[in-house]
Amino acid sequence: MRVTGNVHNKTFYRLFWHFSSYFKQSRSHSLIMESLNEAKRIAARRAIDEHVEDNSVIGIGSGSTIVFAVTRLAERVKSEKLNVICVPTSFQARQLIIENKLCLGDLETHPELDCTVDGADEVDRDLTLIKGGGGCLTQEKIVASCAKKLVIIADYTKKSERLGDQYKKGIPIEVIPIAYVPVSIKIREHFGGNVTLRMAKMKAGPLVTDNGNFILDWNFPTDKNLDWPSVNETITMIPGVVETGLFVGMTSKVYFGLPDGSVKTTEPL
Ligand SMILES: O=C[C@H](O)[C@H](O)[C@H](O)COP(=O)(O)O
Repeated sequence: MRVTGNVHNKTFYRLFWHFSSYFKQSRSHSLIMESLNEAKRIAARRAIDEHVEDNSVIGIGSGSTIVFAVTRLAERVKSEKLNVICVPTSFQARQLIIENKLCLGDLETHPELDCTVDGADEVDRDLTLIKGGGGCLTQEKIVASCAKKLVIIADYTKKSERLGDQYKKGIPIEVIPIAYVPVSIKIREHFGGNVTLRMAKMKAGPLVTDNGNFILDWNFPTDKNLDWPSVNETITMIPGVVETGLFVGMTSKVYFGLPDGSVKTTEPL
């Protein structure tokens, strides 16, 4: 009887320890998520308040941070009765614009935009960006290239000195499906590092972009001092490459939401 009691006690304490450490971990995970979401929200809000005015055409980026920007934009359009046309950079952005009852435009009717607001996976000291972590980069780059300003909104984890310091998943490159192997080989031979085909989640096989293409993630060598403008140009010239997630010399201003509730802005030198 005694032995059985001890066994039960031990099992009980083991289970108790297991569940309490699980709850502690999930509690700290949700605190981090809350802090990141709050940082995204305040950055998005400031950017929308400072860059959107009546009668403007705004490019709407993709990702999780842009959701906060669209929410704020919808609030302002409603309360201030603004006339704003929104040009999406992805299927997700299009849905956000429609769900928030904003006015949907496109590049055929509005080939010149006042501003594009978008997120980023990493922003280095020169305001060179890595984008495409969520599979959207080509339409983002096209829309940004048509805008007078590209305004980036991000939480504090996206800020880095050099690309690759924070974002470890590599540089996304959108490719025509039949070309993914030769493009991977050429990038590896030219620059080194590792290139992987991005696989879909909840679907067998590769991820397919909004444009019907594949994404390669290039984990570039971090021990070399890569010159991003020339890297971008070289990769873009490889037949089969549609676009890279490297945004060089395009950023007008970055809004970083910080953990203390403030927003730090950075502009090109
Ligand atoms: O493919 C996704 C886009 O480039 C996003 O703008 C980028 O990944 C940042 O997304 P998030 O705001 O979710 O960090």
